[in-house]
Amino acid sequence: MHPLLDFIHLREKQLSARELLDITGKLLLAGVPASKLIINDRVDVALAACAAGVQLAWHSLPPAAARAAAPALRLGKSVHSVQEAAEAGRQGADFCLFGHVFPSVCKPGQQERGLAQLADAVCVCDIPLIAIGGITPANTGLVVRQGAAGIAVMSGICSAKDPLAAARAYRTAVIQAGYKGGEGA
Ligand SMILES: Cc1nc(C(=O)O)sc1CCOP(=O)(O)O
Repeated sequence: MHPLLDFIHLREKQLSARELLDITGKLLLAGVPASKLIINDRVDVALAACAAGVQLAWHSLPPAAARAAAPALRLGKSVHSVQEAAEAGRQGADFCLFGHVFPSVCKPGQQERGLAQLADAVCVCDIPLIAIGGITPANTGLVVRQGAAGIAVMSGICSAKDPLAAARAYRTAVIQAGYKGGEGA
């Protein structure tokens, strides 16, 4: 039996460390396992919350510095080009998020990378590459078939009338595309 979600990313850029820690506490109390929690940007909060990992942006600690500070955390790197995808593993990341693949309401006015760049990024990336940006249940199969190790979704689940049903629809699409489980979704 597949779990519905492999990881939950907490991404609230405007909040303080203390506010983020309060939210992680609520998530843990609500039954989210710490082993599924990835904190955006903040190595300190990830450590304090005993989260599984941290998602590093261009402005975050570089992966090597994050690794030195927190050897046990899983390190995700956000990448936006084929070259960055090639470098993420060498920099010490455990996985990367590549995007945005399709036009995304969360990235208004920015040019999407598209499926061809996603495929190229997968080819040069030596760590699992998770696709993000504009992913819907309908286009999930296209993404997985380019070799992405998983998908990451914001509005398709968080803005859905029924987020649980939406997450199920994504999981079904991922499995139907032949994904065997493990890294993403
Ligand atoms: C948070 C984020 N990062 C991206 C990147 O390209 O790095 S795209 C993105 C937004 C994803 O939202 P949605 O699933 O609603 O398109």
